[in-house]
Amino acid sequence: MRGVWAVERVRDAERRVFERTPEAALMRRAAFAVAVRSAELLAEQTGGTSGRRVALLVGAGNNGGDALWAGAFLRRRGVAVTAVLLAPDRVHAEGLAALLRAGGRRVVASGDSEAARDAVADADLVIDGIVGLSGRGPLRPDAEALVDAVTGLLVAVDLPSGVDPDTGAVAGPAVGADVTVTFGGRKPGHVLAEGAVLSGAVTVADIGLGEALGEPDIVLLDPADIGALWPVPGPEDDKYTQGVAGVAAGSATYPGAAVLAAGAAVLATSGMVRYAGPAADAVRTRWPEIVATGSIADAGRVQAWVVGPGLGTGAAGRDVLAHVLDQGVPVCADADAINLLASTPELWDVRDPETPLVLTPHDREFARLAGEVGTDRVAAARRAAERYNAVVLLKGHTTVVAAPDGRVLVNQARGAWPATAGSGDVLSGLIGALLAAGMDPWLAAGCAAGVHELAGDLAADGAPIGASALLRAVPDAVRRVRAAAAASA
Ligand SMILES: NC(=O)C1=CN([C@@H]2O[C@H](COP(=O)(O)OP(=O)(O)OC[C@H]3O[C@@H](n4cnc5c(N)ncnc54)[C@H](O)[C@@H]3O)[C@@H](O)[C@H]2O)[C@@H](O)CC1
Ligand SMILES: [K+]
Repeated sequence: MRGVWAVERVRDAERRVFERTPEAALMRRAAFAVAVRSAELLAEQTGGTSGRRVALLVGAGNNGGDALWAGAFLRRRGVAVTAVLLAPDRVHAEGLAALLRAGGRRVVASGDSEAARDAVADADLVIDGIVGLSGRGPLRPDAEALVDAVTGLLVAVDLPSGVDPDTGAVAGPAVGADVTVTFGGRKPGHVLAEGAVLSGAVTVADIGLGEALGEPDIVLLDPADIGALWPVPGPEDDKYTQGVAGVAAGSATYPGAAVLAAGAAVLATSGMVRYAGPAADAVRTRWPEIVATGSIADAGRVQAWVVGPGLGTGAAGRDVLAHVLDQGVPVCADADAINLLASTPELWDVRDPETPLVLTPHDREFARLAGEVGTDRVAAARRAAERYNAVVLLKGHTTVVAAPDGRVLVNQARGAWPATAGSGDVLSGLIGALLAAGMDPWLAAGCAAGVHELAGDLAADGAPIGASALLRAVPDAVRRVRAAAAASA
């Protein structure tokens, strides 16, 4: 698991480290890491470093200071370095002096805009030191014009400028980096919203913040983590001991949601799946291994329920949801189950609040249930998780999973192919199967999100797919995460 630390936590850690390490030493470590990564990229992409051109976009603070020191280090490798100063009055003086001592050049963006533009446009690699952790709002117009002129590689210092450090949101022009070199640990801006894409490949440099950082605020589940957690039957297991998942979804008119959710439960684990609802014939035809019945009352015993996809929001759907919530087993409530919980608050009274519940809203469902998501998706999910004493999986390019005790994990998407009709039905089926296997509901939601996203990516392989193709790729995705776990064991 990789950690992500809120900006304020990083600042606290820095303050503690400053008590024994001078700020300038920390900055040089940070800048050295930027220089090393930039030199690597230059060597990879242009075949060397000597004689290559690097431009530094230098803002008003320490982020610009990092860029200037990185430029000074790159000079030692024979790189021609030009600093473009966006705020010459507030430039980091020691950093600039170091660069000039090392033989770097400087231009003032507002003073000689043509030379500034040329330096950026001609550079093999541009280092973005416009703003870092103190950045607020989008790029200013002068910075935007220079960023637009970049033709070479772009390395962001700490965070792409224009990305909100705490939420990853952008409110206008922002840097899109090939690589971001950050310090101590990832920040939310690297993994959330647009920031996850604009950061490019993130390198975390150790500058000695180490233990001062403490426990992360957010974790990222890697394929190896998911593979290690995925339920695997042992020699003593039979179909019941691995957990029976129940699926209450679909309707006679819309059987597809039921077929997809129930199919995902079949492929996720090797236990047993029961289905109850009006799509029993369609489910049985597609998945003969499922024990399907028309009525929820006849469903039989299960260890977890998936309820909601294609359920409808009428009286019949409400009765099914009430029945499921009353069973005292973990529930994954998706789609219409969420809409029903939003429109009929009495349904909450049926639920034993100690029984695990996973809610899987997209933004519109979330808004119905708990108000607008807003720009801080982690805060929104955390709030809803606490309010409903439920795990809340907020869907998006980056999926956020919050537990009622405040734990948050995010799953980063490789691409957007899984955003297709029926995809959510598959996700809820995966979660239900993992809940039935007895997994911690927060991890169940996170692992399911990871495998779901990987299955979408594998199935798509560069072309659009439907949810059925995503579903068919689930076994391959499970194989891959298990192989990753075996490789890292
Ligand atoms: N404090 C530390 O210990 C270390 C800090 N480091 C660097 O220092 C950075 C933080 O530096 P600072 O706190 O000085 O601040 P920044 O360099 O992030 O920002 C500087 C100033 O830019 C202005 N600004 C804010 N938003 C802007 C926008 N959209 N466009 C233009 N200007 C804007 C603000 O006046 C802000 O104070 C980190 O991101 C990291 O790069 C590293 O050197 C490692 C050590
Ligand atoms: K930056």
